Amino acid sequence: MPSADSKPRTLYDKVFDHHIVNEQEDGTCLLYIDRHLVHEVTSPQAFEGLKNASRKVRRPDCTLVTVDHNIPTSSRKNFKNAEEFIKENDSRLQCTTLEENVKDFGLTYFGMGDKRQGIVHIIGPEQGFTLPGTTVVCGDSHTSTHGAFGSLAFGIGTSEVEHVLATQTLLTRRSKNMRIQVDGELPAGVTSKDVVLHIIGVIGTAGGTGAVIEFCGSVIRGLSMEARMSMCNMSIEGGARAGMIAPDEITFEYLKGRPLAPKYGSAEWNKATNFWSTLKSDPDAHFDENIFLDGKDIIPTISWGTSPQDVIPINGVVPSPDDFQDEARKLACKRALEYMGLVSGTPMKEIPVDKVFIGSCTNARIEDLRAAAKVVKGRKVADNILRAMIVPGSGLVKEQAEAEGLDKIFTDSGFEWREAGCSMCLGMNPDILSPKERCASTSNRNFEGRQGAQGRTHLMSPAMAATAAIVGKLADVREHFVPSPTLAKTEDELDRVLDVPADNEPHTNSSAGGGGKSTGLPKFNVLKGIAAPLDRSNVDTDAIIPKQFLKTIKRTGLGTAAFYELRYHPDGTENPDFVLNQGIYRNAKILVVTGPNFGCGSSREHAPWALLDFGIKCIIAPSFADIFFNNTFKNGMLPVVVDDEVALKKIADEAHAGREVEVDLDNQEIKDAEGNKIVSFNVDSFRKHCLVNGLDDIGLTLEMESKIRTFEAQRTLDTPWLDGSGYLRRGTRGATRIEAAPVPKTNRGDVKNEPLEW
Ligand SMILES: CC(C)[C@H](C(=O)O)[C@@H](O)C(=O)O
Ligand code: SF4
Repeated sequence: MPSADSKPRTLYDKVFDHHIVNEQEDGTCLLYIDRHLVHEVTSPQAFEGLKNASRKVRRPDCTLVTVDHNIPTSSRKNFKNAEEFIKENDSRLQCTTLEENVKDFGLTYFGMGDKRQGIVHIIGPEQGFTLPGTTVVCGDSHTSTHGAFGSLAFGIGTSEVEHVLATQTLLTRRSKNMRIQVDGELPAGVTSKDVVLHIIGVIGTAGGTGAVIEFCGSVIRGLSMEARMSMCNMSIEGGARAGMIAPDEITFEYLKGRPLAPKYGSAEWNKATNFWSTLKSDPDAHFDENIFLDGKDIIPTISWGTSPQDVIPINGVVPSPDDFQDEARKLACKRALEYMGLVSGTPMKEIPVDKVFIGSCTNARIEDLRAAAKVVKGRKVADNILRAMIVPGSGLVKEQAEAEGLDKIFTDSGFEWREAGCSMCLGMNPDILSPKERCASTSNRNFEGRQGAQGRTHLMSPAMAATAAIVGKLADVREHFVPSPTLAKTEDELDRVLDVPADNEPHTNSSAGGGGKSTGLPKFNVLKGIAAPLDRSNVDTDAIIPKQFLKTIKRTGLGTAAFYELRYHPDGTENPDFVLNQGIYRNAKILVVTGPNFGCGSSREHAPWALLDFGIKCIIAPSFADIFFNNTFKNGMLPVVVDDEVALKKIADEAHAGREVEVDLDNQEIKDAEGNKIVSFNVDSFRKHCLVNGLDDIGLTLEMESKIRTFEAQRTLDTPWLDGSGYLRRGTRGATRIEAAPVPKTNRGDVKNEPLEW
């Protein structure tokens, strides 16, 4: 829709503006959400909240549910139901709880017996559930993946999942616009994964904080949809709220024939593609930040350390702390080298690997598997490799790969061929690394303990991981299996190895019930107490609460697990060096973090829950990752940004000295124990209002019912293909038949009153 003043706008501005239900004076916007993906880990507490307040799911027709994180990836030949199949108690409970919720709320669910099941970020696009120009959310940070379609897609915490389920909207604020333009051409052997790893190396894991990145330039335009998804997927590792790519013919081509996309060739398809074609940044649109890169400067890139910004070209050597100017980075490098068991100066190509994992929402699509298969075909996994796994991103990817004979190529060369799921990307299921094992992985995070306690992860592209499996060491795909650029004869051949391009009545539950103001949260006015100092940068949510504690279906009881790997030795005894194990800090109410980007990584709301349960209600830091920052407010906690180095040092000094610190939200000041002001701080007025009055925002949003209804009526007129797509009741492979919500009318062609067969 054109803006009132027709000021040039970015792609992000356009999609954002198109979804505003209400805008407050302080910039807080109520945004309509078109697509909500749900998985087992971040939803149980949200459904519990709905039940407690007698609320319904407002738009079952815009909600799609699956299981992915916890499930085993072993053969499902004898699969009967999740109850019997999942052996681990907590994982089973989380999956069966989801199945109960799906039944209770009448949602569409792709369970383990359905070949459409897979990683949320793989199945959304695959089904055409993800469409250009939409807003897409999920209780999962890698929701950014869907931005490849020109949708505004971002991860949310569990409280926000509950908010979207109840209201189909989200309270949010505008982000900044950041443009990353990659021009020229990529050299042979370089894939979109290398491009995005390279970008994160350039901007850092906090580089995109507060911004939505638009990726553009000839290199991006030349990428396939799957390659674009790998890039947008990792925009979260660059700290951004979301990544976006303007839709084009490649996007439309991908969407043709997808079950939940408008029917190709229909009037609706034509209307949709006309609209989608308008989704691009205006020539003079303003970007707050611009990064320009040349494709020819990018070579196969891998990670060496414990942060996704710790990347290096494969022909480089392990860096040394002296390579960094900044003291915090020097320290982080030293610690990462110790953790990774690496010695500065060692050529990356001399580092032997123990395990290989080809999977995850970054790189488990059919093109990824084709690229890996091309490398391993006719070759054997090296003898030193203990385990090499291929985990397709969905049952449909698996089926397609099998139809192409890829499974056979992999198993012949010594790989395991698994069932779809998140698997060793985060190891919530049995697929984990043993301590000190080194893994060549196509996933997106290399945090400490990510793939298993003390496991060592190197991130890379599928072609590079496949090469590592064959060589037994980190290796350069170009030296082994791809003709060098000068010798390259057929572009086609390279393209195959690499991911180069090649009804008017929506089904709503608007009488959501249980409306009215909810005052469920304790009020936050003034907090005075011991502040624990934490001198670290880029503290990720995997460190605040490791994966094994995400299996709970409750919000409480996580205090003992906060900072688990840092607080306890492997034998379970306390680490006396960690601040929260020391004397008065055991009773800390405030955490003072001196390094930037606190709470980066995953969207797990378990991180603020764990801190709160420990007793910490306020975190002071120079900067925060966006999702963590939002999640704290939803729990009545206050994150305070203090980017003035002198003031932050003063607060940290008070903390180190064991003196109390006072956080006065009413006056927006931090004071010392005597009540002397150290510094003032900013906080959004709406958020402050909710904190000081103990308001939970679902109740507030439900008061906007008539605005939401008006928005929905207009959406039905403008973009009818977003209402009630044809979900069908069905189960395959003898699965428990979870009944999908019947949709009253389909929105495609002239088929009325019954869902399409798909
Ligand atoms: C479990 C979920 C909250 C988490 C995320 O948000 O990213 C997970 O997918 C991850 O990759 O760590
Ligand atoms: S990043 Fe890993 S754990 Fe998270 S959704 Fe993707 S595959 Fe699953």
